[in-house]
Amino acid sequence: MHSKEQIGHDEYQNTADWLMSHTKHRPLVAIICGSGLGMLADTLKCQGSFDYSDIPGFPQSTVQGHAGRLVFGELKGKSCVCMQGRFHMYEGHSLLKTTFPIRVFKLMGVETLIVTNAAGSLADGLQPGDIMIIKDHINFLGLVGLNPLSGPNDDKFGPRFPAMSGCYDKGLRSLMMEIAKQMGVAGLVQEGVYAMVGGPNFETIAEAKLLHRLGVDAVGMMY
Ligand SMILES: O=P(O)(O)O[C@@H]1C[C@H](O)[C@@H](CO)O1
Ligand code: HPA
Repeated sequence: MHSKEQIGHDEYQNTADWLMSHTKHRPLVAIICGSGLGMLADTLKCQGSFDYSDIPGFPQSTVQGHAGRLVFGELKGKSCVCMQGRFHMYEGHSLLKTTFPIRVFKLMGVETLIVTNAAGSLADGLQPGDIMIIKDHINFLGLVGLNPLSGPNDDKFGPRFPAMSGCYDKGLRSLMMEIAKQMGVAGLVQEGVYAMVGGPNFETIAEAKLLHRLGVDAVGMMY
């Protein structure tokens, strides 16, 4: 992140206002579709979508396979907004830009954020294709001071020193496990600790061993 970069409250608000004036949807849930999950957005009912390039203030997605579209619609009767493609730091985006949509969603009334991503498994029991529910994380970028919350704090979005214990809602995690059981896929789903690294290179063997020893179950480039 460039330490002098700042995004004012007005810029988030302008984007939120633009979206709310172009869609009737008022989502309470936002879903970030990681690599391979973009098709989830295609299943929304009563869809309305916007290319990122048409949304004022929105960064552009440059990753192959990430459509770069914001899709509004209903999923099981709930109003949702899906990001078909996220922004990564390795694309050259600052962390402020990478996380820009999250504050926009908050201003639109979103209360629940579901993040999904492709990640590399370090846990013995996690096979390719399995699903890991994040129960906690190690933010390696944050630990060295690379954090989108750096810079002047905007109290309207939250406190200067936000607590991070319990940031992955226990009720939602239990619900996911319950649904996996109902669907008969509980054997493919488990909870674990996610570590965020900058990418774009994958880890060396030594780095993967280190992360494993630190208690990391999956590693990815998603902030
Ligand atoms: O959007 P996600 O975080 O799922 O994408 C991950 C990170 C890289 O873009 C890619 C590496 O395999 O997958
Ligand atoms: N490491 C980091 N990011 C990833 C990986 C990985 O092994 N697999 C998919 N995204």
